[in-house]
Amino acid sequence: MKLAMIGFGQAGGKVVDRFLDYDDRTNSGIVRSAIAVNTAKADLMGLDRIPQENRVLIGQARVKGHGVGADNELGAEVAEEDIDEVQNAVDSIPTHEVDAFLVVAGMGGGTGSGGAPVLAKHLKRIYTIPVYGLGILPGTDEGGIYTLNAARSFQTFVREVDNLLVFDNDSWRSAGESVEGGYSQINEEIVRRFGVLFGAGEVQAGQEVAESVVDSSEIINTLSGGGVSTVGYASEEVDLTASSGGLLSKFTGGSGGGGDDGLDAANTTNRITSLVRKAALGRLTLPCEIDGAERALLVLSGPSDHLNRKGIERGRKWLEEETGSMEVRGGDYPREIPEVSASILLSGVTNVPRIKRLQQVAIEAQDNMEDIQAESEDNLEDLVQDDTEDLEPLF
Ligand SMILES: Nc1nc2c(ncn2[C@@H]2O[C@H](COP(=O)(O)OP(=O)(O)OP(=O)(O)O)[C@@H](O)[C@H]2O)c(=O)[nH]1
Repeated sequence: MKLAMIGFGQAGGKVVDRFLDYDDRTNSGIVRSAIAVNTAKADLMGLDRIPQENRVLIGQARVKGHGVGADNELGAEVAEEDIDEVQNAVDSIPTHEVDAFLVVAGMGGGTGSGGAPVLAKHLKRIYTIPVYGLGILPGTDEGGIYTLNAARSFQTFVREVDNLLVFDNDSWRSAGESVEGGYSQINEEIVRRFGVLFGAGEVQAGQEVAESVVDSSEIINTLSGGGVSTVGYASEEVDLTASSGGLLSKFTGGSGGGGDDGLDAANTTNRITSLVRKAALGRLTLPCEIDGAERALLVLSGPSDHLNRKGIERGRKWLEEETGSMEVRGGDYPREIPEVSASILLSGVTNVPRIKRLQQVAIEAQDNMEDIQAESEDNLEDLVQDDTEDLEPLF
């Protein structure tokens, strides 16, 4: 499907930048337009791919291009005040060629966390196409203010978008990595997972048309009804040069070094079902219990002779049993790449312990901050006032 992507704040801008790069590399054609909005001039300058004229600096009167310093109430205020400047950039998007908006933001900071829900609300009021959010949760080690920001932004963002796709930095940061190095890998993971999903149905010239193609309307229907979504993904390398069915499997081939294991249809089906299980039960973009998900979409992608209808049907059935949902859609997305992958969009998930923990920590942080503020007012009063109250202020 074709998206108009708007990155709000630093993380949002960087992720949209990476989506443009992914689009070029994979010829997926999912980013019809890309815009970055920020209160920090330096962050906008640091982007690589988003065209200069689509980089919008807001809040200059208030913060002079220096960011809002993790104050998401200020982020929201500034977004509201300068929404016309953002709209000017949005005006350049040929919305008749776009299936949906995707507003991307890190939810722990100030600009994106506060501004993205404001923009989503504004877009929904003006346009009839769906407005989705891609919200990035901060790592648990980032501290109280980031957690509090994210918890408050989450509540607001979910309410203002047609569906909130969530990516949890916490489950993806590997130990020992530098923050920057870590983010570039994490961002790669984000664009790969959501890229395969949104790329389905977006057949480019010269590409094969799928036997049971995933259409953008199926993505939209899976996301309709609102709520929170998560994405699972699993892939396996295959050998493009091998004859049909000659799959070099990393996981089940056993030989490791390759060799044509002469797969037949049954093996292809089994491989697909095992990929579907791995995708659903492995690491999700937002960890949660998949039981109770309201809707799901299964996209199988890879060379067409490694995909089959039976595999998709089995995968779909299995997902129905696991989620208890009656709305599990599925289809394929043929791509001539040496990889078969299963991508699963689980929409309307509600059993998410990670969010409950985030809210608990946020409430604790909020209480602590109030205590500290009250205490510090008393302490300052003690410090300034001389003990015998002999001194008088000037005025
Ligand atoms: N996945 C990912 N997360 C990021 C990246 N940069 C920052 N984050 C996360 O996003 C949160 C918000 O950070 P920023 O996007 O830098 O904040 P901002 O919206 O620009 O707001 P201010 O800097 O407060 O004005 C952080 O707490 C991190 O969890 C990134 O490149 N990738």
